[in-house]
Amino acid sequence: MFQKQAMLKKNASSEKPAIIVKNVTKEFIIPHERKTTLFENIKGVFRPSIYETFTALKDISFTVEKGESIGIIGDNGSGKSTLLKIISRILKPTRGSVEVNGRITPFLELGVGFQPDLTARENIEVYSTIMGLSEKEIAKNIDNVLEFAGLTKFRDTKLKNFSNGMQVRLAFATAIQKEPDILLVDEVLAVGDIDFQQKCLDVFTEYKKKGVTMLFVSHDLGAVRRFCDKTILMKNGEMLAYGKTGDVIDRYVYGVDKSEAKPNIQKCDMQQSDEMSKSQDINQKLEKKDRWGNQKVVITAVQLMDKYGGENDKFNSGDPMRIRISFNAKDPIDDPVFGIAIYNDSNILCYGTNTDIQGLSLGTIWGNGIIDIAIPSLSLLTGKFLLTVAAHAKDHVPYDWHDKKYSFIVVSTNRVNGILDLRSEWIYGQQS
Ligand SMILES: Nc1ncnc2c1ncn2[C@@H]1O[C@H](COP(=O)(O)OP(=O)(O)OP(=O)(O)O)[C@@H](O)[C@H]1O
Repeated sequence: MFQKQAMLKKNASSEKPAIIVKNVTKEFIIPHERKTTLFENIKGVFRPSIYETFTALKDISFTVEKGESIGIIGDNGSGKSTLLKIISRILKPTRGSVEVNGRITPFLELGVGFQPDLTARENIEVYSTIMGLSEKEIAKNIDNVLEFAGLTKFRDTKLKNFSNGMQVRLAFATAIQKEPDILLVDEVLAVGDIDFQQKCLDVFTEYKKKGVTMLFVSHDLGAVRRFCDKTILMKNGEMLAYGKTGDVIDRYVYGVDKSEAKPNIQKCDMQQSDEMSKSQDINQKLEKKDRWGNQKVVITAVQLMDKYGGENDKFNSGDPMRIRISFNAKDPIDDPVFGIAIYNDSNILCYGTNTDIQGLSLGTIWGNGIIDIAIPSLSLLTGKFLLTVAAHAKDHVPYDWHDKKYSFIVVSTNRVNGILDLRSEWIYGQQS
């Protein structure tokens, strides 16, 4: 078995690459005038139509070796699907070329080739025939395909009565009957429940072992990290990075280029703070919904810093995070307490602490200052989190309380469920 795999790898290295993409550019023509009525159409004959050219892919070049699993990540509209469509020849590039060496199975768009008026069983039969399966093979596979898709009960239901998710499951289960040389997959994991996702990942893992080349568009960075050897990062139609998956995901999450620096959305309302610090009335109270306190200490900025020291609002689970609180005390304040609390988006408190609880006494503060809280490993799972930052007196009288004013996103790579990533490990010992 191992010998066979070693042979496969050896052969793969001496063969031609599976995919060579050379200087591919894709432009779409977008008409600006919509002529819907007959009158508009007749009038339009005498007037030139207005078009705009939109460049969805800009001079993309890369090579995929046989047997490699490549992730393609990037924001919505960055060109990921267009790239897969060009590789699978659904779209033609405006410039550049694509060379594919091997039999390709594209799994890109919802139910392409499926007929809404045919039943699930009939669609499997038609699509499998197009794929080149014999009648005998189709008859043998049909129950397995329906079972894989979780649609056994719906074998005689017309496709038009299926939800989007059901259609994708059926299409995927049908497409994977025949092992391809190259599999292109666009976001299949997004449509299914956890069971279906696991089944897909099992298929991909099996394919990977067998040396199938895979290109895998996904917003599930965890799945990409677990599964892909290398990853392409797309942004506005350009290939920003192509390299080791971990490095490319870090680049996406943390945007290490200065040009990609995110706007500092975490700064608090400076105008409000300035007004308050200028205020003669030290006891002036803020009664805003998300901010209150007597302003003896004013929190002037809150910054979330990633492992590279840059400001960010997205973090990998398990990575370090540093929360920097800038403050101003117009008069000397004895023993202030600074605290933070993290909530998930269902308003569940995940973590709360303050300098007092952790035994840090700040003595007397006066003027401008900064205090950081360093979190060595952010043990949260995927989700959006809200952050409260507060300065208050030891007796809990609030100086400046910023209630869930800040937010950040955590991207997890583990498939465990819940809010927290406890990084657990199973240890199995058989009883004698
Ligand atoms: N047929 C088309 N005509 C005009 N513009 C198009 C066409 N297909 C795609 N685009 C545009 O090209 C850009 C890239 O689209 P594409 O679907 O490749 O992005 P994506 O990275 O896959 O996005 P998502 O993550 O949302 O699926 C988008 O701005 C999209 O609107």
